[in-house]
Amino acid sequence: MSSDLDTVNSDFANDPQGLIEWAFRQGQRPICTTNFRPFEAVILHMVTQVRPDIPIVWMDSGYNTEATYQFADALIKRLNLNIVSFLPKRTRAHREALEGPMPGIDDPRHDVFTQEVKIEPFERALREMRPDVWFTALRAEDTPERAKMQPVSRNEDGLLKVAPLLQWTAKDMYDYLQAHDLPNNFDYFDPTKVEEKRECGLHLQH
Ligand SMILES: Nc1ncnc2c1ncn2[C@@H]1O[C@H](COP(=O)(O)OS(=O)(=O)O)[C@@H](OP(=O)(O)O)[C@H]1O
Repeated sequence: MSSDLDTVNSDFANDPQGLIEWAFRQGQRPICTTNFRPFEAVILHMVTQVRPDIPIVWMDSGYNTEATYQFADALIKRLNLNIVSFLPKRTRAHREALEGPMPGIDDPRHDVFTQEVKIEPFERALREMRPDVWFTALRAEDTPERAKMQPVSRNEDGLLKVAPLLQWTAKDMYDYLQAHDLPNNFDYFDPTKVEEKRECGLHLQH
């Protein structure tokens, strides 16, 4: 990592809002991705406070819980999100009619499933939107891999990846939601991960 980013990472280690403002100045086509998992209202509120019309990219796999769809709908309205959805090329009904219910993580077909419902839509989003700054709500607490990350990094394509909440705990997130009267969603299920601490490759590959 360049020494410039090292400086940014140390300057903004505990200043998510400052980091967000800095990151917006680094590009012309920022995006924020969300899957509407628990605590996502925090990053969505923070980035839209600075840039209300930032595109919010959602790969809707078709396999979200009812509660997640309701939470997404409520948050999109509440924050007036500029949501840009990317759907798999086949509907869930089409896929299941031919191949049955989603494969479990030990099933050899699971990788193909993940590619179809999450990775391909994300790669399409990258091609169509050509972002130069990418905000996520990744946190060090999520997985051992994330515990080793820095808040800002640049991938090999030059995309600036920004995780302003990397050092925040669940309590920090909860307190922010309370302070801003924002909703939360714990009835969340990611069919490509199933297990909470699993990485399915989206952010590691990009
Ligand atoms: N379905 C969908 N739609 C839009 N954006 C999504 C989606 N899945 C993942 N993401 C974004 O990628 C970040 C990492 O997600 P995951 O932990 O699910 O994936 S992975 O393990 O890295 O593959 C994830 O980070 P968070 O913002 O912390 O949730 C999102 O920003």
